[in-house]
Order: sequence, then C-alpha cells, then structure tokens
Amino acid sequence: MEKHHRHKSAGVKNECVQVVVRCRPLSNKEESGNYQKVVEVFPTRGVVEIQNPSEVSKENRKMFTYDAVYGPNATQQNIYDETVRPLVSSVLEGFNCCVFAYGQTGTGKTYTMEGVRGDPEDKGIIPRAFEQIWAHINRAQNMNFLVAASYLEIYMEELRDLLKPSNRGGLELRERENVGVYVPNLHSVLCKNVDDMVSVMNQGNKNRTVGYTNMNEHSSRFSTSSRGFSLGKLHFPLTRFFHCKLTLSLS
Ligand SMILES: Nc1ncnc2c1ncn2[C@@H]1O[C@H](COP(=O)(O)OP(=O)(O)OP(=O)(O)O)[C@@H](O)[C@H]1O
Repeated sequence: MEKHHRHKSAGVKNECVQVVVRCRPLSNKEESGNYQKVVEVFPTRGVVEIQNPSEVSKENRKMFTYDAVYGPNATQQNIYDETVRPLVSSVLEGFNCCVFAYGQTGTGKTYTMEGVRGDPEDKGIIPRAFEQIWAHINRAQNMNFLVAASYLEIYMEELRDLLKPSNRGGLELRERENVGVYVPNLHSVLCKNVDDMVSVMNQGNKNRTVGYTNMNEHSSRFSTSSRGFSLGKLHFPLTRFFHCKLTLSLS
C-alpha cells in the first residue's frame, strides 16, 4: 500500500510518499494445503522478515523496513485510523492525496481498498473515506462543498471509463502544469452523500474488466496490479482508480 501526499500537514508525517505493508492471513485453502508462512511482521519496528522455506537459517532471512507494517491480525479500522484518516483530514483542508494498493494477485488489494460489502467491520479504505468526507461536510458551517466522483480502469494499456462504458476509445491520460495528471472527458458524477458515492463505486465495479482472480487457477501467470483512491488531483495510472474531486466555496 502506498500513500502519496503532496504537502505537509498537521497529523501527517512529513514524507511525501509513505510505503505501508499489510500481510494478510493464510487463506483456508492455504492452511489446508499445508502451505508455510514465510513472512513475519514486526509492527512496532516497521519490519517484515521473509524466510526462505527450503533452507531455514538466519542467513536466509531477509529483512525489509517500511513506514508501517500490518500483520494478519490488523483490522480494517486500525489501518484506516492510523494510515489514511490523517491524509483525508488534510484533503479536507485543501491538499491532495492518493492511496493505492499494489501487489500480486490474491494479496488483498481489493479487500483493503473496498472491503467486504455489507459488513461494517470489514469495510475497506474507500467507503471509510466516503464516511469521513461526509461527516466533515455535514459538520461544516458557512461552506459549500461540491463533490464529484469518477472511476476508471486501465486494462492492457487502454483507459476505460467505469461510469460510462460506452465512453470508449478516445480516453487519454494527460498532464498539464498546474493541473497535474488528468483524463479529458472522463465522466464524473456529482454526489450528495455517502450513499451516492457508494452507489457510484458499485456501478463502476459492475463495469470493470478485471474481476476477482483465484490465484490457484491462474498460477501460471502471476500478475501484479493495483487499486487506488485519490482526492484532488489524479496522481497515478492504475488498474482501477476511484477519483474524487472536492471543490470548496464559502457561502
Ligand atoms: N487482511 C485480510 N484478512 C482476511 N482476509 C483477507 C485479507 N486480505 C485478503 N483477504 C482475502 O483474500 C482473498 C484475496 O484478496 P483480494 O481479492 O482482496 O486480493 P487482490 O489483491 O485484490 O487480488 P486480484 O489482484 O486477483 O484482484 C479474498 O478472499 C479476501 O477476502
């Protein structure tokens, strides 16, 4: 998981980019197939250790250090509160941010970003961000917020508008000074509350090309992909990317 942040803000570490690792638990299938756990996570030190299972020895352990690491017991709420909430708070003060999950198929990107539909505890980063945004907007006084959401997918180097699948062909990723990365003609939907945003996300998910892939079925072609969520300017060309633009005016 990588967090990208352009500006310093209270409550957010000063680094522009932070890299956070989350290791999911072994699945039932992996447990029953007697797969070995090769990753050990040390959250207090921000360290992940990987052991070569064919030759267990201290020399065969590799250690990596990150801004934060989460083990199999970390909850969706832990991750949101500690790594994402401060970023969304800074967006509500006018900055841009981007959170994206990157990893091999089956590692938990969709689980982390979207979560399990209909299960409040297993809600992922994106719906939790919607709630934080609207809690803030509903509390704000003398201010008007305009919230527009768009959702795109990049598949085989082709851009697809997940909110308007007929919008095919001409979509391009562009970059302009003062504007950043953007996609001209990408459809965006004005949202008035959390439910509007959730239904935009669900609508887009129905149109996506890359559905859930079972790692065992696809073992001959491991793939790596990403899921993203950004607020403000669009930052990264990703496999699936939910983008939300907030415009603020005084009333
Ligand atoms: N932290 C976790 N706790 C419990 N289950 C998890 C966790 N992370 C992932 N899973 C489960 O592991 C499976 C694979 O996760 P997920 O679909 O999110 O992977 P992915 O990286 O999005 O894969 P793909 O790239 O193939 O779409 C799912 O059944 C998911 O529910």
